[in-house]
Amino acid sequence: MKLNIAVLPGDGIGPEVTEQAIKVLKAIALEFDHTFLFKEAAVGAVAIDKYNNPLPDNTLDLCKSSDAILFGAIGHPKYDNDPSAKIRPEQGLLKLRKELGLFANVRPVKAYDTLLNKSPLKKNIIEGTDISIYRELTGGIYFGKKHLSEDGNAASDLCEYSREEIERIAHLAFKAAQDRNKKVTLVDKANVLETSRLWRKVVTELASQYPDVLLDFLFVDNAAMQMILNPKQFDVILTENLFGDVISDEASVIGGSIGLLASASIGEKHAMFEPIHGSYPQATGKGIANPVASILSAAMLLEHFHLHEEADLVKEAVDKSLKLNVTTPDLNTKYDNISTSKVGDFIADFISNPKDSNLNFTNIHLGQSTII
Ligand SMILES: NC(=O)C1=CN([C@@H]2O[C@H](COP(=O)(O)OP(=O)(O)OC[C@H]3O[C@@H](n4cnc5c(N)ncnc54)[C@H](O)[C@@H]3O)[C@@H](O)[C@H]2O)C=CC1
Ligand SMILES: CC(C)CC(=O)C(=O)O
Ligand SMILES: [Mg+2]
Repeated sequence: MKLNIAVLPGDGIGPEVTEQAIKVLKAIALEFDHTFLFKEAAVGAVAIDKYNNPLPDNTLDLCKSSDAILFGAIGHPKYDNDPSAKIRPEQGLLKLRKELGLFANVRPVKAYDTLLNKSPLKKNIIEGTDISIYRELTGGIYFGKKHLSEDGNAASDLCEYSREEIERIAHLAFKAAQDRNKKVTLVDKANVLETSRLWRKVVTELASQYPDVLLDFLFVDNAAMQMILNPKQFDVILTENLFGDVISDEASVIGGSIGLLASASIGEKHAMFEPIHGSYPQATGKGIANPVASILSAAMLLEHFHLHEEADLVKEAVDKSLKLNVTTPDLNTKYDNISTSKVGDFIADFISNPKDSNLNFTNIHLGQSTII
């Protein structure tokens, strides 16, 4: 298969982790005889520095003309610490999602058997957790009208949703549940918010088209608690933009690190693949950022194009790396010298030589006689 992939590394650790995902996709292309062509463009703070625009036209054009987009992360402390900045890196990402119509953000969350002791949560609580979060991505409070009073002492953000915006992602969530454990939990705040009451009404109506799927409801405050108390109760979580953003970072604690959580942002015409984490500025250039979220986002890209064998091999390589402790410091209490790029090398090499012994990989890439 031939794929044109737009690469938007962005800020902070974005370029480091995206480099590893590309390494892995190149290994897949070689192994399975695909042609993946990568073209890079600026987004976020680096694009503001260069073009005074967090999403320059040439970046948007490249994304529109590509088959898929691999996105790193955006964000820089100089904007985080300056509430008065009018041009901000995050505007680049939000505009990209809106312009490309990427209305569904799918965020898988699972507890890896080999990492059960890395989570601060108890093993018996998280073991077997397998959740798919369907977060609405182009509506809600992130996109509503914003207002700051002239004296700067009052502000508002409008939260709006239409039936159509709710229906299109709800269909995807129900269909996903049909292929999984047949349960959708709608997370909202319908006891307070009019938009949430619309979500409940529309999703309840739609549920009759999916009689094999159980529809459940949780208020978001309770859902945040349930995520920690009993995450195994969840199968597919369907929710609006803001709640999905918050609850998925919380859910990353189950896996042991947010550096593991991948996502696919899907629209009618376009698809973008992005880790759920941000630009983690404190880690920039240190080689400590976990690249697995980016690598698993690349696996979701492969799945999007029905390259399931290829995606499974990436996931197998990731599992192997976690099992052998070939991980960055966020998950590694055993070895302190395993960098972002060493993890990428290991996973790419596993893809090229899946039958080689573990020892060979570790010898080559960790420079140690044995780590097993
Ligand atoms: N999709 C995006 O591009 C996102 C961008 N942001 C932006 O990123 C900047 C930093 O935001 P934060 O709230 O600090 O969120 P963040 O996700 O960048 O980092 C939060 C914490 O998560 C951990 N972490 C994140 N990525 C990791 C990785 N790959 N490996 C290991 N640990 C990792 C670190 O402990 C870090 O302190 C801000 O400018 C924010 O606006 C935040 C979230 C998403
Ligand atoms: C700019 C933010 C909306 C990014 C974010 O936190 C996310 O998409 O998870
Ligand atoms: Mg977020």
